[in-house]
Amino acid sequence: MRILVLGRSGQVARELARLSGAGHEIRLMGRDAADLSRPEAAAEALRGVLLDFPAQAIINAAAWTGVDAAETQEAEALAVNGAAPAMLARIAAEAGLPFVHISTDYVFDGAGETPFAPDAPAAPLGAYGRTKREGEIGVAQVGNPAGWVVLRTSWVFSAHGANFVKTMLRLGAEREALRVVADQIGGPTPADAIARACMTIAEALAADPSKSGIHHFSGAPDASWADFAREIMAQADLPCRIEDIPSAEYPTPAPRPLNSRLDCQSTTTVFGLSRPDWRESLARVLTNPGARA
Ligand SMILES: NC(=O)C1=CN([C@@H]2O[C@H](COP(=O)(O)OP(=O)(O)OC[C@H]3O[C@@H](n4cnc5c(N)ncnc54)[C@H](OP(=O)(O)O)[C@@H]3O)[C@@H](O)[C@H]2O)C=CC1
Ligand SMILES: Cc1cn([C@H]2C[C@H](O)[C@@H](COP(=O)(O)OP(=O)(O)O[C@H]3O[C@@H](C)C(=O)[C@@H](O)[C@H]3O)O2)c(=O)[nH]c1=O
Repeated sequence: MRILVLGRSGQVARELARLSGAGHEIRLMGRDAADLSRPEAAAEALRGVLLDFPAQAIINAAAWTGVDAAETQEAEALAVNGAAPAMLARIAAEAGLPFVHISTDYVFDGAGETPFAPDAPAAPLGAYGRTKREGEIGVAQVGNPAGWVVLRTSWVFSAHGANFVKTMLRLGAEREALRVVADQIGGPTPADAIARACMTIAEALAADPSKSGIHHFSGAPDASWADFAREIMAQADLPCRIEDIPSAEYPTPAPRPLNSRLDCQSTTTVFGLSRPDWRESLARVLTNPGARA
């Protein structure tokens, strides 16, 4: 399938690029080619690319992902996470192409202990979550007849970019012990599995646009950040002790949801995708020299 991807150096964008050749032709558009903080100019650039690249679907793997920075730069984050996805959905609809957009567990308030279903009410706690929710609403409102999916995922990791695994590997090599929150629970999700899921979804939408909607995809089993950190140290053979702490003892500018569990059943039923075991993916990521760079 020929796919136009927004994003280039990001975790998921890089993994989508790696699918090129395996029966797919992937064209990436990074910030240099389409700056989503200026959605109108980006729209023009995108229309230009579609003239010479006959894409069969569009996947948006670009976003403002600075959770704390969004608290003080919400307008900038809103342009990229809120306005741009709606613009991309409109262009996809105009061109008759299925559109896959990625969103986050941070659209939920994290109340309770039950996994959030795709139709559970969103109530973001911080600016990043609010801007991502605006993007979801925009994409859904366009209602692209060629098919659209908002795929919510959580706690993304890979050997590249900024993520919790890389932070833990860096800190774990420097310190004897780390204090990590144990009351926030969610599903760590490997970026390569998200990339493959997006491709499967794009293909399914092309065949049957009625599969459109919001779906969830996260790694299993659910764990706390502290559990995740302990597994990283164990698999990386780092003698760094992880001490469980409550969120109150690790204050951050943006509050994080305590319950980030996502109910991924519809993704299995509709697209045949099951939750990847993040512990196995972590082992693969750790064999990549980029992970410790
Ligand atoms: N990281 C996480 O833990 C989670 C991420 N998600 C969602 O998954 C998706 C992918 O995230 P991830 O791969 O981690 O992202 P990264 O933070 O690794 O990369 C961000 C990507 O967004 C692009 N980007 C940022 N600002 C702009 C801009 N102004 N104009 C154009 N492109 C821009 C970057 O472009 P360039 O390549 O040019 O630098 C880069 O490709 C996002 O929608 C994110 O919200 C959901 C849950 C968890
Ligand atoms: C480094 C560190 C973090 N923490 C806590 C802070 C926070 O609650 C949790 C995770 O920290 P981070 O800042 O790495 O993760 P954060 O940026 O909140 O990650 C989020 O990113 C966005 C983009 C998403 O969409 C979410 O799904 C989620 O992955 O770990 C500790 O308790 N101890 C530590 O030493």
